[in-house]
Amino acid sequence: MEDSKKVITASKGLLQSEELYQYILETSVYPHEPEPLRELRMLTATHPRAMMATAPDAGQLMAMLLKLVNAQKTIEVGVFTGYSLLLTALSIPENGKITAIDVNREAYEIGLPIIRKAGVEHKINFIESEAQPILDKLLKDHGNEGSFDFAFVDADKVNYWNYHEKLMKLLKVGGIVVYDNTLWGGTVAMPEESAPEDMRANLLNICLSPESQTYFTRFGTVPVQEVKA
Ligand SMILES: C[S@@+](CC[C@H](N)C(=O)[O-])C[C@H]1O[C@@H](n2cnc3c(N)ncnc32)[C@H](O)[C@@H]1O
Repeated sequence: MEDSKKVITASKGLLQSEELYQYILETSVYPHEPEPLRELRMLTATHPRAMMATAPDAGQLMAMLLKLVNAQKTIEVGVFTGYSLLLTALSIPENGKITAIDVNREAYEIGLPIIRKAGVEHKINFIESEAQPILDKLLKDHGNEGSFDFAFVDADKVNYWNYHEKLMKLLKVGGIVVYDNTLWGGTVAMPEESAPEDMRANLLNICLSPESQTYFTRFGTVPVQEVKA
């Protein structure tokens, strides 16, 4: 359809109200949330930075993607108390492995007892560090190139492009990388001057590049498509 003939149907778009979001959580998301994740969500709710945790609806979509690509070897950048990490650990098989990187181990330790109780700690290699040197280290081992099935990036937005370049080498063809916050609280569609300075779209250039093909309400996925020689 020509652009001029496209009709903007806002009512078909993203969720229109808090009430509707709540309705979806209560009728569809919470009833399917595994008990350990519910426990971790409740525990995290008391943390002063609780809003950083992955939303349970986004989490369920991520769990579906992990299962769709039958992910076994994954990377997570940005762990916090571990909601997305635990859901990844619960979604991958018994012999699956997650390289989980965060500059702050303290928050991870809040969720660790629940991860242990869920019996999935053995799948997790938590590394307390800035993410970039760890991704570089992984790339130095050529065996890691093209070997990861899935990556989830939920950390410092200014580095998303740097992470993307490295992850494209680490992920296998057909793998998926998921970036959280690609719609940046809706500011990506605001005139630049109306968005708060630290939330301007140029911080999220990766999300606006032609390489990002699919967008969801809170995160975007980039299917890995390059055919490697
Ligand atoms: C939004 S939170 C992650 C939320 C997490 N995915 C969850 O489900 O609860 C962002 C995390 O990224 C971490 N972080 C920020 N900058 C980082 C960096 N350069 N390298 C590694 N981790 C970083 C922060 O310490 C914080 O825990």
